[in-house]
Amino acid sequence: MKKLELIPLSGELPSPKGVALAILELCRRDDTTLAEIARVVQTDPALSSRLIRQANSAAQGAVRPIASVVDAIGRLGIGTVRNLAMGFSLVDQYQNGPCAAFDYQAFWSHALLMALAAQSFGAMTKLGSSEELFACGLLAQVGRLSLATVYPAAYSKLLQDPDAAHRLSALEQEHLQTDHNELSAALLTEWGIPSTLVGPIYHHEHPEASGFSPGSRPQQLTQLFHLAHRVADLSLTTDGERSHLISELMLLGGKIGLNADELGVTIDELVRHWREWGELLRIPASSLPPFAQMSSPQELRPDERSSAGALRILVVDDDPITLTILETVLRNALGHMVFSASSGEEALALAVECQPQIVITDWLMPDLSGLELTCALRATEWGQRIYLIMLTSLDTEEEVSEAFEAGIDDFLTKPVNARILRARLRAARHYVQLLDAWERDRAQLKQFTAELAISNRRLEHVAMTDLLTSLPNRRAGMGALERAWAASSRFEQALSVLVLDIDHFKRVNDTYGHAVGDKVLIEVAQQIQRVARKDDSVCRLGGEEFLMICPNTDIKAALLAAERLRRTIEALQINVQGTVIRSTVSIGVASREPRMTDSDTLVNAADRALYRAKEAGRNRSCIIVQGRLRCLP
Ligand SMILES: Nc1nc2c(ncn2[C@@H]2O[C@H](COP(=O)(O)OP(=O)(O)OP(=O)(O)O)[C@@H](O)[C@H]2O)c(=O)[nH]1
Repeated sequence: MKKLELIPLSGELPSPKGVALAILELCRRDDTTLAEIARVVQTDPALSSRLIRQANSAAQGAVRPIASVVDAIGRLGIGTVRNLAMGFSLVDQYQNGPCAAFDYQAFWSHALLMALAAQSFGAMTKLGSSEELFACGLLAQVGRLSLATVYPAAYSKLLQDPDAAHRLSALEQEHLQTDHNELSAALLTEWGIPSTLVGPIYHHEHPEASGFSPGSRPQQLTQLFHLAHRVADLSLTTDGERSHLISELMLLGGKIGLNADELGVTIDELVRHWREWGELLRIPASSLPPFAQMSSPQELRPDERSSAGALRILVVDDDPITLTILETVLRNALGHMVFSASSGEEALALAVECQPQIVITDWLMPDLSGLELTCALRATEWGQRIYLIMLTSLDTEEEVSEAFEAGIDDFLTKPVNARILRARLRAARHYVQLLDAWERDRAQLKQFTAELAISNRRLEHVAMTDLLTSLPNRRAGMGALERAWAASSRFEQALSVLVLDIDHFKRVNDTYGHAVGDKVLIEVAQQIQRVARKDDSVCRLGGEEFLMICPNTDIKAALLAAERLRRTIEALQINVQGTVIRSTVSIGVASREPRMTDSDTLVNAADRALYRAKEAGRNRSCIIVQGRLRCLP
């Protein structure tokens, strides 16, 4: 890593301004106090609120939320406040710029997601202070912004080179005599970030070339930044490009001890925080689909689906000869659809795409071994359905049992014997067929259950509904009355019922015909429904008779309700083909009394009152209380 003064640069580098610069200067002094820093921070409300937010997210689970700048600085520490202030200052200043091919917004969007990922992985692995890792993640690629600032035209041209995506650092060195990682590291050092973090940041794009000893803290931090960077790359990918990256993330996650499920939960949460922070910093944060969706295998096109009888088999071996033998036997001799991969990593990416039913994998391979591939596949829901055969020259009892424990279904010793391979495939085919049949049955059963539930609901509705008026029928009404009776007993509340009967309805039928009679019934039913309160239940008892159940209603209120109802029906004008028909109703009202034994006695009392209302001349509401008749009007 070079020092900044040794890097040849012909323009001005990005640098923090205003309050951030003042904080940087203050931090260079040994005697700076927290109170002094707080005073400077408080002059910038946006920075204050961002630091408070960051302190609160760092203090997750703490009893008391942090609300003041002083507390936030106390929680974060002066060094982290300085780094965050610098990061936020750069974000605000460099939202756009003169380098045409450099997408400033996408750059910050990526940096923000990387910052959040580094923070979150830091908290999980305890490899460093998560807030410090946030700031480092935000600035890890600041060298790229620097090159876009110092050499806008040349860098723009360089970014358009077709090779830029694969060998950006090399191109930068060729044309600009430095590269973005070198510049990032030099700037971060200049800004006071400790070398224990700068080293891993410098190497994070190519952790394998870091030279850090395996398992050491710098090496683990390099892996952490690498994973955070690749997670942030999700922000740059399109739907179609994601499957490779997702499988790579599953592998990288495994290296810091995260299985696929934990990684998924973490990434979903990161994306949520990313959007929230994006709003705060005015940085675009696209909406990525949930991890479960990104990691599930894509639908195969019809031409990719296996023809009848043929199986989709993925073969994995770093030895090209074994790979060719397997391909030849499986594809040419047995007619299967074969996908091949020469490494475990490639296999994992291919498996996401091609959904193999069977995977035949070598055990010993560089990078990702057959065992690791097995574990990675078994960690996913779809990978659990794959029939896995391990190819191995290791066949001691111990090794074989280790492989079975990792999740293989069968193993084959190398060199592969074509006859044995065929025999083993018969067992695999049997398993795949059983699984297919089981999945088909399960899908059918699911559909059948859903259809049954729908038709049951429909039947229930039909059985409980009066087809003419769409009101609940007598059966449903009696059920509702039972429930209302039980509730009134339980809560010792009043309960009243109204039995309504259309007056001289026979005449309507006789005069205008049955169809018109039906129309009158429908309109009267709708009117009753409209007048009823929310808690009342209305049903058609049959013919031209209706029941209204009024919970928590005493006799006085019930009689008033009956009168209101009677009057609105009296005023109702039913228009049938130009003729206006008017109807009236007689209503019998009864309320629950202590001597009543059940809901039938209540309805019978209302029936008797109705009979008396008819007798008394119709179009009126009557009650019988303690043997005495009272009618309105
Ligand atoms: N249109 C039609 N008429 C029905 C329906 N259900 C019952 N009815 C008729 O309703 C009439 C009821 O007549 P009655 O029981 O004599 O009573 P009313 O004419 O209303 O006389 P009061 O009740 O004494 O005022 C009968 O003619 C039944 O045929 C139906 O669904 N549609």
